[in-house]
Amino acid sequence: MKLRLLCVGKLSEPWLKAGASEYQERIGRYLPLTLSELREEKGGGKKPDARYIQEQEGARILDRIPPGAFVIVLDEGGSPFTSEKVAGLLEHHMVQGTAELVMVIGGAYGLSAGVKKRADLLLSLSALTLTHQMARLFLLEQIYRGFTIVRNEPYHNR
Ligand SMILES: C[S@@+](CC[C@H](N)C(=O)[O-])C[C@H]1O[C@@H](n2cnc3c(N)ncnc32)[C@H](O)[C@@H]1O
Repeated sequence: MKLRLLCVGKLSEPWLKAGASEYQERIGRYLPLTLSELREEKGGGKKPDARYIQEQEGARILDRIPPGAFVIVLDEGGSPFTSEKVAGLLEHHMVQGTAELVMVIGGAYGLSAGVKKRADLLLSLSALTLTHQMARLFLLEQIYRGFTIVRNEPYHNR
């Protein structure tokens, strides 16, 4: 199985870049991971048109989803997950032979209705709203944690 992360926007802070690249490297020990940063739509003006921004970014996201992929869209209003449930999800798709698992993180204005509609699963990391940059780091850590749970390796400590 291949894992592909589609993230709107870049990481601006060095500490976020360091954390994300650490967990990307760790996840890469379990399966091939690619992470694509998609261009953020410029808000412009004093009152950005959130809907327009979501639609523009949404088109870029949908364009990058390969046909047949299982798509998990990260959304605070999605289904609440525990780390064990993330592990179960990863294991399920590896055992089922899913060719490509795609995970999507939206930009500062969130995701279009079209992207949410394409989701096979809407996943919430927490009921709190995270910045898209923080959501990326949290997601990467939870994916890594999930693999250590699947493999029964020391990290989760439960
Ligand atoms: C700043 S948030 C967007 C907030 C926007 N107001 C909305 O309604 O979605 C940017 C992105 O980070 C991800 N995100 C933020 N908090 C999250 C959470 N608690 N669970 C899952 N994803 C989250 C989502 O992909 C979201 O589109």
